[in-house]
Amino acid sequence: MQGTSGHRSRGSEEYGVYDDAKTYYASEERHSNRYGVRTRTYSQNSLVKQLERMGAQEPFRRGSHDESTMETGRRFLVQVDATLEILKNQEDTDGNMQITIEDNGPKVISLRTAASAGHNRFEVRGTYMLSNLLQELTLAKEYGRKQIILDEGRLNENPVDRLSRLIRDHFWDGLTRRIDASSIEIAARDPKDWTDDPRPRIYVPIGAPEQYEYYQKVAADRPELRLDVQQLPEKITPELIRDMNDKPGLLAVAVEKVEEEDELGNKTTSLKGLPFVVPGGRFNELYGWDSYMESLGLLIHERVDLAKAMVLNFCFCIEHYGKILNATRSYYLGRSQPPFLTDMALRVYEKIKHEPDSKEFLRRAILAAIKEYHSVWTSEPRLDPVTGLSRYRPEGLGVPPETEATHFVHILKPYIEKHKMEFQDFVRAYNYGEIKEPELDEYFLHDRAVRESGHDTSYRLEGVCADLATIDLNSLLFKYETDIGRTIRSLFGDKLVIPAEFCQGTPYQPGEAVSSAVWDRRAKRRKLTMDKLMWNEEEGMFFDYDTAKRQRCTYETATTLWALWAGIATPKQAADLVKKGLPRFEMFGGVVAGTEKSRGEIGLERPNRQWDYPYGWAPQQMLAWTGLLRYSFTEEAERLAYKWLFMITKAFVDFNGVVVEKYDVTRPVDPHRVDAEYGNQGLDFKGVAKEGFGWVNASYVYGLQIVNAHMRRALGTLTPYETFIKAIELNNERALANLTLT
Ligand SMILES: OC[C@H]1O[C@H](O[C@H]2O[C@H](CO)[C@@H](O)[C@H](O)[C@H]2O)[C@H](O)[C@@H](O)[C@@H]1O
Ligand SMILES: [Ca+2]
Repeated sequence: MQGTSGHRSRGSEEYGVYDDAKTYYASEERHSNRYGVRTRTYSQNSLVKQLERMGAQEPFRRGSHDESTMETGRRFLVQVDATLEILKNQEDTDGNMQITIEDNGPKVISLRTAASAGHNRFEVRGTYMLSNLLQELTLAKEYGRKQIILDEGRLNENPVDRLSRLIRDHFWDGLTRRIDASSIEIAARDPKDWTDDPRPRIYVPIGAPEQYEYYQKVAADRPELRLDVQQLPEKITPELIRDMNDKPGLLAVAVEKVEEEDELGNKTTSLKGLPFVVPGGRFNELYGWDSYMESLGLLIHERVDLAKAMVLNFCFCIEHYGKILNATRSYYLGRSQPPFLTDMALRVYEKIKHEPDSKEFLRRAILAAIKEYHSVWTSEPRLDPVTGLSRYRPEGLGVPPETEATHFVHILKPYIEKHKMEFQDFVRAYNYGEIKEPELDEYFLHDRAVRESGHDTSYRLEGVCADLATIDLNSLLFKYETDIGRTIRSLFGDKLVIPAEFCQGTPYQPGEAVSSAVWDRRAKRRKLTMDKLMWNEEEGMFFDYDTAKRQRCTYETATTLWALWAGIATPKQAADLVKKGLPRFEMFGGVVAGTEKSRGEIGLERPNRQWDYPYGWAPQQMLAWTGLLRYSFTEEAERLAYKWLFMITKAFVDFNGVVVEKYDVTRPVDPHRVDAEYGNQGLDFKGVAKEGFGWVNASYVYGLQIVNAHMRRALGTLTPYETFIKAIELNNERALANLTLT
């Protein structure tokens, strides 16, 4: 496998082996006969026939030396359609349009070399190279190429380099959306739409009249889109959200004004949507905590523009919808997701602080976070007035419509039988209060809270979430408190004036100045309360606190490590967490969401939940690594990052470039297979994956910054952690034995 340096000079031209697909395949020049070698075009039949005889009679000169190979790296002359056909027929034996370790083909194909003008052949072998060939040819075909000159380096590329490159050059762009005339049809598409007439629809808040006008114009100019533009009323109530379920739609986010010029040179002002990155799969809208995680990867890839735009989109959501939404669809209007705005804004600020408007950017984000802190997270019903801690507890009515159709069948079945109704009729009657079922009301109060927590679903939270002061939420709020206090002190001269538009739902009067002291006190108070109610000295872990039962819970959750990320743990607590807590969550592929013991038995009547054992999620890994580093547990952070990256790289190599939403971290061979709730997102591609999955992409890029250079190399050769560490230990022992002290 080769490294990343991929540029080679050809006279005045420069072609990169690892150029992005557009640069690589859109160039006529690159794929024409530019080396003065006669390029033969083979008919599909002749090529197929020859390849059918492959390995048998055909007298090709296997591995024979081509003149320029040594200097430039091997290149193949490939007929795109014919070779794709062979790959599909011969190598994709289970017919899923991917070449994986589960296919039983011969795992070898003979390609003609470019330097010999197609006279000589060379065998491409093994799942990884063949699946990369399938991916490259699928892309080449999309760019309309019939014949290509393909660098071998694109087939045997170091997988760590390849995946990082795909994320940087392809996946981020594949997941980026803008809600404006340029691509509203892509942004508005909703794979979750359950109605009989899924059509693009956008809801615009009352405070954004220019956008309302703009989208109406887009709809009128392009009637083929069938874009339905609706204005939201000022007050958003649970009833309104429920009623909108008949017409689900996208929620408008931030735009900027741009000047446009027509062919005659006339200038007009128009609107351009601020971009955002979506998670992928069925999730084609701006999500709350996914965006934060994605921004960690984006910032490493210097896509500050995107991370900054997402912060501004969040400010827009707080200003117009009252909160950072679970996601920007009408059916998510009532609830939020785990809050990360202060950390996200500060990280972006670090990157742009040399720019003239950076301080204003940060001021707006911190003001929005302050408003969100007071009006969403520390007011009732989310605030527990007795402890002063907070809970996920959004408002809402009825059955969440966005889940898979069958998701609530087992819950609703007894009620459907009791009322002798059809499923859909019962759901409607219940949603509209024509049928009263208080027990169901209670169930869905908690279910909405579970979804707000981002951990939908888990036995840790089912039937109880709205009562739990969770370790996750309260750690995040502690982080808000400390971030806000520190920022006011260090960047705003310890005095931040709250303008009128940020006062609603807060204790402040317009124009009132806020200083850091009050935020320091809030953080201190939260820490003391969490120590008292949530910390278990014996277990060495924080646990959720049940505000209804007034007792500490016992479910062991990986979110206990968020205390490290937020900096709420004392050094002693951190040491206990690492010693006693961490081993319970450390699996083959990294940190598991919860322990097996806490999850309990599962079976037909009690099915697996995706946020329980044995599943691992990117945000849990990223927060754990960052938290461990914060307390100088470097070795632990590196080890966990290695395990996660190894698992992802191995699945990527063995399963045709797959990158999915979550992994079974106990499953070494096929961790991307997840048989819980709605399966896994990111699996469903033909030939080549174009997006990966937002937060896993980010975790990959972020994780590679955590591991050391030696580890990165070992990952590139798919070395399991145990083998790697044994080799290191052996080396250390030898080095010690050879050490001569003078
Ligand atoms: O449609 C079912 C649920 O889907 C979302 O939850 C999952 O995907 C999100 C996007 O990646 C992620 O933020 C969340 O943690 C996942 O559990 C959605 O957020 C839920 O509200 C929704 O009911
Ligand atoms: Ca296959």
